[in-house]
Amino acid sequence: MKIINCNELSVQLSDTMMVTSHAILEVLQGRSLTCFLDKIDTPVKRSSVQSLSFHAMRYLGWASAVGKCLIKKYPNKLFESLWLLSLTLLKFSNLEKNEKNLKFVPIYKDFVIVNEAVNVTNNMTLLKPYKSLLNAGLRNFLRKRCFLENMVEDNLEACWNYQRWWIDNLRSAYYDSWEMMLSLANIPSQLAIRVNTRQIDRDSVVSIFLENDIDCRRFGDSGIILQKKIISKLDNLVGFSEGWWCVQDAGAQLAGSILGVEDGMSVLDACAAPGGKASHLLELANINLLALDCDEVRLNRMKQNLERLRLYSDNVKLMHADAMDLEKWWDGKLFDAVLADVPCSASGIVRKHPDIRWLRKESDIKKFVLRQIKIIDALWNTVAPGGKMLYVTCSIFYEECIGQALSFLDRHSDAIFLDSPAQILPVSCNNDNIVSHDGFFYALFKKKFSFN
Ligand SMILES: C[S@@+](CC[C@H](N)C(=O)[O-])C[C@H]1O[C@@H](n2cnc3c(N)ncnc32)[C@H](O)[C@@H]1O
Repeated sequence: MKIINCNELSVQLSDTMMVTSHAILEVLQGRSLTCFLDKIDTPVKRSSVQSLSFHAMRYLGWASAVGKCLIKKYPNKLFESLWLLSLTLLKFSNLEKNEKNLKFVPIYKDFVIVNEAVNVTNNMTLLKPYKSLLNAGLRNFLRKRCFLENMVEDNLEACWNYQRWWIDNLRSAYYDSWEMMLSLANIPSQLAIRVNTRQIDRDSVVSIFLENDIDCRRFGDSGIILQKKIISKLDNLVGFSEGWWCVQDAGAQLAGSILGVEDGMSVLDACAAPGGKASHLLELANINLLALDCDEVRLNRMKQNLERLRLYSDNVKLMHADAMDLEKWWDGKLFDAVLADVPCSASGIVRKHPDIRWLRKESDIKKFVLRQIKIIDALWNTVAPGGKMLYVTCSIFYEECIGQALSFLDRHSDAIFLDSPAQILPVSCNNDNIVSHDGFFYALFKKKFSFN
């Protein structure tokens, strides 16, 4: 069975399942799927593995629950990965792809999935001895499918495909919308880009895209949604190397206008890499920017991004530093505006990173909250009286968002909350007329003058 991609190249399903099993294995062992996918060298292969592995992540809770009913103990983790992948594919086998909600689901016939999964075991030493276990297990699933589906119906992890603590967290914070939030995260996101208006105006980019048969539409001040799934590497797309645009979620594109930078301001972006929001600030006004990040590799990527966008100049300084450690990096000059896009659970971006819901541990949230407190409390010292600090997360957990903003106001009597969106819940859609975006939190604080 071949997966046909729009650029006419094809990949054997069993090959894709083999690589995808390794991708799932990474997640089962607590490592990031994105890092694994980034190492796949051919775009077609990466795209096929991404499609199957994202699907597996979105139905992993269900597959784990059903899988355990059929095989009590897995011989090894790679077997478990292939087994879970096969079950997530069998969950939708034989359905009609043209059903609206199944637009993004990889659909194959039962016998194709079973044959191709068994083929994977032929070529792998760790799996070969367990070929008949896999074959019998999958056929057993097909015979008892209805019964098994009923059995896991009341299991919340199987039903929603998140860890139980994640479900409980959202259920307590969003009593009327938690179900919608959990299920919408399984609808893949649209691809949004932001036009670099220092280089080119948006209408020109739209015209060039349309001339190149790339369906697109405008949103916000400088955003474009690309309608068609683009399988080829994005950096081959027209205008990328010229720095006309960068990929940025529609929700992230709000940061620039909320912070409200103006010509001549001195601005600190304290958690800056890879520079999505910093580059937006540089497009919006002629500012003096200091950008910090504690991750040198990401900071180097930021430099490359700014260079590509033609935004790297004498007014921009990149520094490898820990934002909390003021003594090491701060010269005492106050900033007019500070962007604190802090490290967080990333619970607002699970559509694009569906592995996060399995990688995070409940105990991580407390650690993130404490780290966020240390970062923003340190940064507040660097804000000039009358200056602003924008606290941003890509989280939807109360503790990292509303709770964090409220406790900041409790700790800092010189902080005023300025009009800003606060919690932005993720929006997913099958509908081309709605702009989907990830979940973010934005709280803008102003520092009082001492005589206020
Ligand atoms: C949410 S990402 C920032 C995304 C970036 N603002 C953008 O728009 O592209 C958070 C960043 O904070 C960095 N970081 C985490 N802890 C930090 C610290 N204590 N000091 C400086 N940077 C930190 C991480 O390396 C990561 O690059």
